[in-house]
Amino acid sequence: MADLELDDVWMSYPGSPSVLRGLTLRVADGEFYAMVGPSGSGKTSILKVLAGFVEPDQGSVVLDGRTINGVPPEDRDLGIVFQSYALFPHMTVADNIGFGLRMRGVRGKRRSGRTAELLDLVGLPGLEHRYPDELSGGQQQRVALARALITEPKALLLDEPLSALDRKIRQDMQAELRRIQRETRVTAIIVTHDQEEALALGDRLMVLEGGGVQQEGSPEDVYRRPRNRFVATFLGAANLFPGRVESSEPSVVSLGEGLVVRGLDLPDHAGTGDLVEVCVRPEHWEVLEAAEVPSQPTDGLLLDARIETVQLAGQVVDCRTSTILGSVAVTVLSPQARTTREGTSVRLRAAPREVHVFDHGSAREAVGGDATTPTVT
Ligand SMILES: Nc1ncnc2c1ncn2[C@@H]1O[C@H](COP(=O)(O)OP(=O)(O)OP(=O)(O)O)[C@@H](O)[C@H]1O
Repeated sequence: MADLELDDVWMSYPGSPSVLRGLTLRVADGEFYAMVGPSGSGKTSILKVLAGFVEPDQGSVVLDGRTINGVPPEDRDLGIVFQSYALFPHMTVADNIGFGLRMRGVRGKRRSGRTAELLDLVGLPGLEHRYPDELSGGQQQRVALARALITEPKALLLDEPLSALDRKIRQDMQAELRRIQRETRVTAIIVTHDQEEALALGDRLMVLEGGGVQQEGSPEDVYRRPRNRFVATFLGAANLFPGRVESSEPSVVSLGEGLVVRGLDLPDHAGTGDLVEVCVRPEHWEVLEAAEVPSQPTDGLLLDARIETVQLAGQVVDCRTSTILGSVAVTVLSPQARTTREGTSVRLRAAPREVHVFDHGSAREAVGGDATTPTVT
């Protein structure tokens, strides 16, 4: 087990512009680190640089304090699991799992004993004599995981390991991955385009776009305090309103139509007169009866709304409302949905900590859709 670093890494494929542009990444020993981003954002390229399949044009790859640029993949001591399980079809489960030890000349009881331990770890005892085509997708991925772990690699690189699985199996496997990583305490980096997976698995996560880091932090922090429009809309849904800074100390942001919001954290360097975007996640609205008037003046955002549509989505109810600022998405937990009937008037309130202010156009090019249409991903 070890920590893994990329330091100011630039990388381009032959004849193409740089895919990674000055990327710095530090994954601590025993950490589960998730990288999430849209297709083409450079996630797999980062894994390729770490694994040694591609050399950076500039910058260092550091494993356990040692620079490993130029070290061939087989000498890096990293376990790799891909989306396609890449098991050897003509070998049994036990032989697939034990392959890495066989290559190292480990034989007999030592190899079979360790194989049995790994079968146990990934929850497949009794299936050692099966062949890959006699296993489900989830079971095959467990074998791939055991095969990657048997040599006790310094770190595990997981490239979309669950994306070929059905939703339910995938959720079970996420829990299994997390358990196995906790038990083995192996440093792990997972690449996924699935936001929920990254939020569920990572101790820390990085949101990547265009080969650059949009935000890094704990899942809780990145979700609750998105730094820009791209992160807000990529990791969940967001209502976005154009605004203008009326005053920075104390902060007052105008949303037009005479609506002002006080007490918000402004982006660094935002000054009076600057255009900004104001963001509230649909589930962060509090829905009050129309007649409920909070004691004035109130911090945060207060908005009169009429509920236009109500849609049950399992544990939550998604509402579309019309307000002076246009259409606004609101999500409430199903048992609390009594006030949310179509045609009723309500008052929406978002506390200051749930209202985020972005520089106008922050990472705008990365996201489609109009400002008040939640991007549900
Ligand atoms: N072998 C290659 N040669 C040239 N360009 C490549 C090669 N592999 C990837 N690219 C380009 O590099 C960029 C980043 O690709 P990468 O596969 O790292 O993205 P990704 O985020 O993993 O995407 P996905 O989620 O679709 O796998 C893309 O523009 C892609 O077209």
